[in-house]
Amino acid sequence: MRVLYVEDNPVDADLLVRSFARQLPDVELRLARSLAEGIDRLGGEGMVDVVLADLCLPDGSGIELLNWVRDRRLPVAFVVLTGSGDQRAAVAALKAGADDYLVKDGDYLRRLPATLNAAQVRARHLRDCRSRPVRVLYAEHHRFDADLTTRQLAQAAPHLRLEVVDSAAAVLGRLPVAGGAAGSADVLLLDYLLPDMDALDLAKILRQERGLDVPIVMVTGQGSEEIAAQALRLGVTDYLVKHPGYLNELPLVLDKAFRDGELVRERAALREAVDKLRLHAAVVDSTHDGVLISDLDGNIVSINPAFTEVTGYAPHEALGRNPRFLQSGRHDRSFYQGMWAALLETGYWQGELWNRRKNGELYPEWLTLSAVRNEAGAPTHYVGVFTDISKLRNVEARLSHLAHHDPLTSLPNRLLALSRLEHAIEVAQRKGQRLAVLCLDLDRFKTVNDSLGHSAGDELLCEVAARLRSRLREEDTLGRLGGDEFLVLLEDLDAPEGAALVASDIIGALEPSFVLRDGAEVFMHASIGVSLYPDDGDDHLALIRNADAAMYRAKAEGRNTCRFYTEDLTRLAARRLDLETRLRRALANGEFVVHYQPAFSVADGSLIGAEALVRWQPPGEPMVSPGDFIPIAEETGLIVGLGEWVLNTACRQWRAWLDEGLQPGAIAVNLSVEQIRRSDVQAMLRAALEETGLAPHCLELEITESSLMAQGEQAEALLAGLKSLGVRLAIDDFGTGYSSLAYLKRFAIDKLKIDHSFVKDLADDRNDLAIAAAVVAMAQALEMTVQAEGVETEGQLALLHELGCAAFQGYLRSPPVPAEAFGRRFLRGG
Ligand SMILES: Nc1nc2c(ncn2[C@@H]2O[C@H](COP(=O)(O)O[C@H]3[C@@H](O)[C@H](n4cnc5c(=O)[nH]c(N)nc54)O[C@@H]3COP(=O)(O)O)[C@@H](O)[C@H]2O)c(=O)[nH]1
Repeated sequence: MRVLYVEDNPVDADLLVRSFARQLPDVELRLARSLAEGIDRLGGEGMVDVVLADLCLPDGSGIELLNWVRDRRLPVAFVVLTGSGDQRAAVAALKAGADDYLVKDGDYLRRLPATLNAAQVRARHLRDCRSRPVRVLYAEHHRFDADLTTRQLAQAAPHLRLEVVDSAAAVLGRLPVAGGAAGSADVLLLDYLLPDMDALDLAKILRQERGLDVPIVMVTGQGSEEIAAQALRLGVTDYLVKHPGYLNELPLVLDKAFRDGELVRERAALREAVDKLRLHAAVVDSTHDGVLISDLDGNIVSINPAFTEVTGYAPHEALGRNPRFLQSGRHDRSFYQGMWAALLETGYWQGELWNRRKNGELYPEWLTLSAVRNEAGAPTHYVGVFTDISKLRNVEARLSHLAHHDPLTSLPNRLLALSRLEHAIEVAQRKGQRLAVLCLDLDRFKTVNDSLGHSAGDELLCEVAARLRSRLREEDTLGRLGGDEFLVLLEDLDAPEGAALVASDIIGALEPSFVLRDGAEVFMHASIGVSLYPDDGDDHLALIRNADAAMYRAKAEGRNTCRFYTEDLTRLAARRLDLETRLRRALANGEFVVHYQPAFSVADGSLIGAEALVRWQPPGEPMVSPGDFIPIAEETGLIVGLGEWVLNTACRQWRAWLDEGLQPGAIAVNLSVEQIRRSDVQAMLRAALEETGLAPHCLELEITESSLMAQGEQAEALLAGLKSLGVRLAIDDFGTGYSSLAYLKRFAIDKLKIDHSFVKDLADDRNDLAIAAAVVAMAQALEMTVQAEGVETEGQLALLHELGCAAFQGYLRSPPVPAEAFGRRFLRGG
């Protein structure tokens, strides 16, 4: 840019020259110290882009220089410098054609580059407008007048380009049918008397029907005031009477009409721009995003209400300050340097930033910084728009907590516990340390859930979690894997004994009873399995699997205890898995058979019935004992289908023998606790009896006492439901569980079966004999029949006889045998 600076004050001139050198090093600056020197330089040294002139010069004024420039139509922008408070002079300068002015106040030098740029843009725009030809659509019916006017204007005002038409219809045909400007014409020149319509009617159509705002100049031979008034009312821009010499005035009138039209359009555009600005301001004021605008030095010049809402700083506390007063101290210098580098280089930066509110609280925000540029593309301001994302971060943190923690106990869930274990293994591997994984399962937790309800179960789990946590170090991990299963992770373990100590401490912690909110007292113990890294596995899955296997052994070996993982547990687990797979297949392939063990009257040895006992005969392999597969069938739920099959098979067999006229007595079928829990036993029985046609009194159901207790409150309803079908009920394995006759007397039990472990030592163990005697006596008092299991010797039978036991089964008379053998030996006397 080339600038001529006309200034007589040497101090001002010096300051400005230095400022230019600093801010606009590429500008070519020429100096003049007076009006005459200014004129001289403009005339002699060639053109400049901008003249910057002080208003008060020793030999004249800046306005005179402006007039000199404008008279010569020099293509330069003109900016005047005024003293502060000299507003009038500034306005006069603008009226005289200055493109802008600058008041010499405190920081005018800083604003100077932007002002010069804007003035240059404005001057260029005005020049463009002035150099463009003005298109005049001229409607004149008289050929002579048309030719005369055309010739006159071509000479006096060649920039006015006339297109002549001879009718109103031709005018209408050339103009758009609706809206705004007239397209191909800048001004309309209409003769009043047109052959098809007078100019007033034509103006009415153009303004009112078509809504065109093109300037209209009307000429008429009749100088009537009434027509003139009407024309102006209809929106005609100017009105000229064809008096002698009017053609000399016409160019000025047309030019003025054109400029007025431009002015009207500019004003409309300005109004539109102001409306737009108002709208933008309203948007900025009402947005929930904080907005701050700073100048190029970074001083805040504007903020919106959301800024105050988020930061807590009112406008008077923020304006004029550098936004660094919001800094949180969380980011280092290089962070801010990177941000500014991007903003200066690309005019844009976006990212997450931590700031500090007025109340001292730190918060995260998502900030977008943009440079605002003027028409010449130079930055004038920076705008920062930010969203307070603290709520979002809180929600994210809550979601992450939910995803990684058990909602009931707030302990780490399986996902987090396993990921901590994985990490702990990495650390142990690096540091050559040992760690222990403890899998802990509550013993008979289901009983609490089933008998006291799920909310009591939940309360108990929370209490257990709290007790476990209280026994662990801060750095130990306690997680809930699901249900009543917990995991403890002990890192940096000196020796395996450390894990044993923690396990026994945990078992001790669970020793005292839990008293729940409703006053119920519950005893809850745990079985714990321990695996060690690196001894028992080197990845998290192996360690969990092995600790789990050890935990199952702890359960199998009496519960409320702890077991360490050993190699043979792996083999056991593999065998169980294999058995489970084969079991599923066996049921589908019909590899099961039912054997029947006969039961007899102690008094006379006669057959009173039999117990149905299932056998698994895999093809080509030895028979598998129910003791091996029934527990797995129960765990996997296969017992439901298997038990139903046994029941149907036995009922069908009994019905067949009865139909033959034989006397097989009652058939006893075992009912497992899992069958009761997982299926509708009553419906299953009803269906079996209906389908086979066996009379209900011929069917006896054997339920262990512990199965019954596991039903809790529902035991009574369950037994009443079964009894309502007409079947008989027997308590199996009596003596091995709670052996509570007081408990059993509430139910309509028909028979007690004394477990063979009591029968075995009847002859040698006085205690067993005393217990058996008491059981028989009490059962008789409760009107229950007593049947002894596992009778193997005549001595045992004699003692049972003495005690008054009514029935027995056992190898003394027969093991369980296939149906064919049973029929032959005990029914047909073969
Ligand atoms: N839910 C179901 N459980 C069943 C079913 N079939 C069997 N079982 C249960 O499996 C366990 C083992 O049964 P099993 O190997 O058949 O053992 C039974 C008898 O064979 C055995 N018995 C009988 N007489 C003697 C004897 O004189 N000495 C001796 N050492 N053992 C003997 O006792 C078992 C009888 O069991 P129970 O009367 O049920 O307690 C066992 O728990 C079965 O209940 C089935 O279809 N469903």
